[in-house]
Amino acid sequence: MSSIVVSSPGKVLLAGGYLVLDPAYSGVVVSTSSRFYTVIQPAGAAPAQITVRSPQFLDATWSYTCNVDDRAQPPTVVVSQVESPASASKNKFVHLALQKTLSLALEDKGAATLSQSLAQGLTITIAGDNDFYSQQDQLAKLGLPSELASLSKIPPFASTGVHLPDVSKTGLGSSAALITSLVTALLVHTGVIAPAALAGGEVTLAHRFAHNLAQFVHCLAQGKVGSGFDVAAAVFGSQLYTRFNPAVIQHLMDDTSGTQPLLPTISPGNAAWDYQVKPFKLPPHTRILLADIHAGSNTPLLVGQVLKWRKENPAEAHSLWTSLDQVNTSLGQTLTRLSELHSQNPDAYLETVRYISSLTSVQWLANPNMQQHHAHCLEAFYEAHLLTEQIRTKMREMGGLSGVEIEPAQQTKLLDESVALAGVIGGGVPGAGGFDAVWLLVAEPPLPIYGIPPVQLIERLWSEYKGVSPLLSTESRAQGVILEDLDAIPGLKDAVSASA
Ligand SMILES: Nc1ncnc2c1ncn2[C@@H]1O[C@H](COP(=O)(O)OP(=O)(O)OP(=O)(O)O)[C@@H](O)[C@H]1O
Ligand SMILES: C[C@@](O)(CCOP(=O)(O)O)CC(=O)O
Repeated sequence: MSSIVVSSPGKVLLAGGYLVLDPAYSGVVVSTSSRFYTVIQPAGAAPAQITVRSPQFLDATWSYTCNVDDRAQPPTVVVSQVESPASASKNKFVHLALQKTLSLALEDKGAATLSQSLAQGLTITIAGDNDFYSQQDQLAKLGLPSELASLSKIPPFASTGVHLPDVSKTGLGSSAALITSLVTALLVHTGVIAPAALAGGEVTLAHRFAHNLAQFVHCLAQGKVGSGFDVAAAVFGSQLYTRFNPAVIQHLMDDTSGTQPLLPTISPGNAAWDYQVKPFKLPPHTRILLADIHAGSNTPLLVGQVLKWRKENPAEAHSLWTSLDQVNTSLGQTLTRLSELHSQNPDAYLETVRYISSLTSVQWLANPNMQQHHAHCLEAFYEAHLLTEQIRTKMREMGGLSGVEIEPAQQTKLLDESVALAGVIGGGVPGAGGFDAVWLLVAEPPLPIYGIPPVQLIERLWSEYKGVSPLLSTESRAQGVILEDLDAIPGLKDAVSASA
């Protein structure tokens, strides 16, 4: 049997941080070209033995046995870690993904089919694109400047040289992308979902199945039910996301013995999953550019403080949440309108992107001789700029009121200077904000353009900041979770054999 390879993208929450925790509000979510890959191969070893390896980390091999008991009523499967060596590290996220996915497969397919799919044992390799982890130490060691070209010189799936808990993450949602690719690959391997359902580029029931399971496993591993936008991005790609009601999985979260059936809850036919995923993508000839700040924030701490303030100041919070939601929603609409303007008149749209790429946003509307079809595009780009600035102002207000550094002063300076460069449409702090990252939306027309490409201007500016480095990620073209071909992903085969 050949390998099963499934990948899932990371995420950036452009707008909707904190609000998206409440089903009354939605978030603008971009999925990234940086992905997590899960490769499942028959181990040719003892039945029901599963070895999971994460070759980018030290001591990151976890061995499990799966005990399928078909005489129990109902039949059960118990995944236990093999404690050898005694010092073996644990990985709660991986262990729960195996346990819950195999339990679901048992309910759906029966004990005989599950045992058959585990008959040769499995070797599972997990690999994340380099962007998920800060590469700044690696660049320093190689004596390379913090630029996109330098990052391209680091081999794919580079070793981090550290243990998993010690890695410096970039906030792209490693655990959500990992869980989504792992549970989906296992659902394919056990026959719960058909591989073809993930290969056609269309959203299918299989996606909803994978989403519901990944969402539940991720919540269980994190010990809490967040908004779930990260898992939704990993499954469906870029979107306007409205959260699900946590009540749908509460009984499973409370089931410490793990005896409750999963299928009735996880099934894609369960209407209690009320999340909404509306189509969204960034406008053509623009790109997202992310900065790794190499410091990091404790998101649960920030969330706890903001929600505490909201609870204690309901009237003030309601008015801030309402006005912030208006600008967040407008940003999603304006970016969507730009894509529509491109469809209506691709030439005029492209000329406009070329034009704005050489000017700063304050200059965009200064030309009195602008033709009308250009003016429509220009106004929409300028509106996107204004909206991102309004969102920043309101997020700083939220931070000031709740005593949380949502857009810390350092990021304000960095963003103000970045947004003032030619060709930069807007920017902000993604998600919960803090010291994780910043994002920019940048004009990126095909060459030739007048002047220096905006991305290069930004790289020059960022190189003056210590600890600030661009990430390679752009928006994922392939949307969400997909079936891959092992040979088509540069470096993945080597990562798999390096771990064998
Ligand atoms: N490459 C990997 N291999 C195996 N497990 C991983 C890997 N990357 C992450 N994990 C799992 O995910 C956990 C980290 O989850 P956590 O929720 O802290 O990160 P996160 O919030 O998703 O990070 P970020 O958004 O910054 O990428 C790790 O403890 C580990 O269990
Ligand atoms: C604050 C919050 O709304 C967003 C957190 O986003 P991020 O992990 O900082 O990208 C929390 C959540 O949605 O679960």
